Amino acid sequence: MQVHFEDIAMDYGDKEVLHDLNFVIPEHSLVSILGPSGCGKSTTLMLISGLTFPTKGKIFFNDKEVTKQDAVKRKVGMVFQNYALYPHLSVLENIMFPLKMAKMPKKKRKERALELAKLVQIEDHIHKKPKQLSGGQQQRVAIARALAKEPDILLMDEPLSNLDARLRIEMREEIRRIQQETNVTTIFVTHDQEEALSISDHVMVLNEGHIQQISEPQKLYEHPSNLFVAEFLGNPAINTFDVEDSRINVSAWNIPETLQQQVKKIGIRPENIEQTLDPAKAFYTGEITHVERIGKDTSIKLNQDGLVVVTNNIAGEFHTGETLQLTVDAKDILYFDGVGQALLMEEVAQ
Ligand SMILES: Nc1ncnc2c1ncn2[C@@H]1O[C@H](COP(=O)(O)OP(=O)(O)OP(=O)(O)O)[C@@H](O)[C@H]1O
Repeated sequence: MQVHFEDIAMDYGDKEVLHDLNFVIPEHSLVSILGPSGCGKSTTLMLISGLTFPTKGKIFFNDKEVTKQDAVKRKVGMVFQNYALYPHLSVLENIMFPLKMAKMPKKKRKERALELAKLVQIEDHIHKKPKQLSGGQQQRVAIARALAKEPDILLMDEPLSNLDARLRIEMREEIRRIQQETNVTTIFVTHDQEEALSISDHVMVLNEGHIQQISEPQKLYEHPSNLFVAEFLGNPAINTFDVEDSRINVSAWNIPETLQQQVKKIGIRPENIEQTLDPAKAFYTGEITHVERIGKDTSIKLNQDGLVVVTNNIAGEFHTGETLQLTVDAKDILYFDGVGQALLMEEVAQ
């Protein structure tokens, strides 16, 4: 089922928290809504579910307007961070519960629940109670229950937040697998960029109730449409520079002539910054203040009169106090105007 928002706004009291949202989530896709705390992710999901209604605008499922339609009529399944399983029911009974409410005959609902238990790989635990399961297993049950009534849309609100780091990775791969096997249109809310980038067909970045960008994960990372997206994605964070900063050798950047008037800020990801021995090629010279080694990755932080740069693309033994000259390939530079909008991404990308 395709989901389409047309000029949606949402107020809580006299505060507008979503502003003019326009987007289309294609049928059968997995789309993440990503953004910092309070940006409006859960509210967007609630509007899709029909548990709340917008102040303005229209919502369509395929061509059908559902703006005012009640949640129970929408054929939407939901999975939350806290699993929300019934503690006194077994795994199988939890999965069967929505089918019981829908008055499906007992034999049929058991068959369907067993099928789902298999899909989410919980079939060895169907007689256990939720508290006898790990967090990841409980979330599998919650997903199976949400899928029981064959929803047109599956909504997931931070479903992995309560799991430890390793289990989060395992479960996000599972969510992707289950989504691909069922083909159900899935909308996944997270504030974790790695999670969003790793499992989604498309990512929608929200900030303060405004859509910043909707695109494929790699495009979002490589061609952010503005400084917010550039800075929100990436770890370590992107380095940003003011083109008028006197601590920078701007001539080393070779800013294309067509952009020179408009460019106010430059963004360079840490992995694109290398060492150079040629002063003409160096846009920055700084003293190493910090060398961090995590497994195979080395991240180096430098400082020049308060201008800090981070790079993780320099091989060799380095120590604090040493001076390095840094360079970047022109193709890896991101250009932004005075209000932080990306400039001529397509041309620059070539
Ligand atoms: N029921 C409510 N009444 C009043 N304000 C609300 C209500 N629910 C959310 N808000 C406000 O609306 C804004 C968006 O909230 P929302 O929960 O959608 O954000 P979020 O991106 O999901 O945040 P988080 O990641 O912290 O869950 C926030 O400023 C929040 O304080």
